[in-house]
Amino acid sequence: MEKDASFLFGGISFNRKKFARDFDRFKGKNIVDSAEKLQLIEKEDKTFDDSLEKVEFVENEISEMEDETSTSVSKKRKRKEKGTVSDSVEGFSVFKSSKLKKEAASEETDQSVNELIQGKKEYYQQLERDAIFRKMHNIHVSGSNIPSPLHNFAELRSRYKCRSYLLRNLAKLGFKEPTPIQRQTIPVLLSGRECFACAPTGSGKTFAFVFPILMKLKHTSKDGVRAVILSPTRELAAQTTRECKKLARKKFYIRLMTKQLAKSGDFSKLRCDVLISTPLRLKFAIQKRKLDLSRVEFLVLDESDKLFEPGMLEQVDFVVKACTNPSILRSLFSATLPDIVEDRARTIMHDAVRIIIGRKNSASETIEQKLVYVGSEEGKLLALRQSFAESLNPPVLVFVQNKERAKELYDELKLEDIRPDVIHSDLSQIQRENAIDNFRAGKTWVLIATDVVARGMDFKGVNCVINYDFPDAAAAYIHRIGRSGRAGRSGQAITFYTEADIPFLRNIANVITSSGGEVPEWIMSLTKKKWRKHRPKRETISTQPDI
Ligand SMILES: Nc1ncnc2c1ncn2[C@@H]1O[C@H](COP(=O)(O)OP(=O)(O)OP(=O)(O)O)[C@@H](O)[C@H]1O
Repeated sequence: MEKDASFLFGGISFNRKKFARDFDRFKGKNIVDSAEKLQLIEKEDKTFDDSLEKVEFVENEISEMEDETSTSVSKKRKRKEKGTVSDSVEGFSVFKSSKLKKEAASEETDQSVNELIQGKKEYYQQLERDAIFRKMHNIHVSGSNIPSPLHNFAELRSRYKCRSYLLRNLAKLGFKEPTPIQRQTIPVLLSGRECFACAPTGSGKTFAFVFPILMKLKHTSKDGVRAVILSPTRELAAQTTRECKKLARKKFYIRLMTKQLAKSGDFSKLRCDVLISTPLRLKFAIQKRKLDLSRVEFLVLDESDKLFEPGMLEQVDFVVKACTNPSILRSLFSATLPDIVEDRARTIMHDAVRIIIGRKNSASETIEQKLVYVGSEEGKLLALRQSFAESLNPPVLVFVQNKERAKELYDELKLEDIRPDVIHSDLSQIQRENAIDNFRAGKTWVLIATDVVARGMDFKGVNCVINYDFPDAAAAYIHRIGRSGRAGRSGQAITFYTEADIPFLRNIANVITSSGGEVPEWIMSLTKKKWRKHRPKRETISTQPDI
């Protein structure tokens, strides 16, 4: 059936073809262009200098006002000494009292002017302190009246009266300091603002939205679902549910939207404070199980650029519309946040704060990134075996471009002494969960995967990510390699490329250089290619001769 030419998001209709073209153009857009980078740096430094300038200007203004006030006070004192002001001339009591009143009034005005000056002074000094602190932690913000960033977790109690059980659970997680994205996002969400947050992979975005939600919900309630977190994959939704429960520890009903629950859940009886789901399952539950989202106070779109991709966007739009609470707070999180997503999201958000950590859409700087030319497909298998023989440093994630190739590569490696496993969308839910659990537990050392686990999945201590097949877009590259080098740990990423991938090398090279990596000069001299989804037809992966 011919799809409609346009679709609605946030009540605004978008032309489907134009949206998909714009989206692809983003994928083709060099995530980071050196000239653009330079502009960005200049722009950011300028904003910072402007804000400092503004502070200095206002401080001068304040000191002028102080001078005027002190002069008028000293003049009055002199007049007083000469007895020409307050000592009354007999017989003019009516004037005297009015004069006294005037005196009292002007004393009061001086008092309130002083307080105003003092207040303004403190406000601008706080602005200056915040600007310096943000610069130190690479936090870039835009929007109005942005709350000060957290200096430490203790401020959760001193500034926001955080309940002790949450602080205890936080201590149990072993987090010593808030990460930059948490320092700024937590106060923004606690102050009732909507926000876009873009921070490198592995920088603690999950906690940045889970913690303030639990703080604001305060306690469990029979009022139905009050927070919804959307994830693009079931695996990520399951992982986020686990992270939520670690913090909430039985104080709230945290639910994962499983297939079973979506198909047969009776939500009128089910206690649920926080619901985590993929958009498809949630849309199904709303339509078929009459799930009521009218009391949702928080809607989080995690990996939001993925959720905004054509195909998933309509389901997200359906969920956004079902959350009818007028005071709902929506927030978007991702390591890659293209302008097109921000523009679309702004149509449904109000006065949102923009928080960027480091450079927008860049890879984590803790990952050592390498490009390896392998000539052809046979060369890839050789190179993979060679890198394992040289230094297999498990756990290792190996990404391929589709499930067929994942099965082929697994068949090639399953007899080798590297404890391989495979995960892709043809596996059952149980098989997928087992593959992830075994990898997390160290029972398997090499996990061959499609992009189903490229985003958000937090595998502790993945030392190395190998892009066996070249990623289909710069954003996919950033998210894939971001499975390593998490929470400040170092990681390694090796990307194989063949002749077919050379036209797309420059885009990846820009991401590598913008996160501090080195790339051979000849690659940097390549022309940048307008990037569509780069998934060339590749020969099968097999050492068996074609018969
Ligand atoms: N303040 C903190 N201190 C130390 N570790 C933290 C802190 N916050 C989160 N972490 C840990 O950092 C790791 C990465 O966190 P998380 O998965 O939220 O990253 P992310 O930014 O969402 O990554 P991605 O972009 O890949 O989704 C997790 O293991 C988490 O437990």
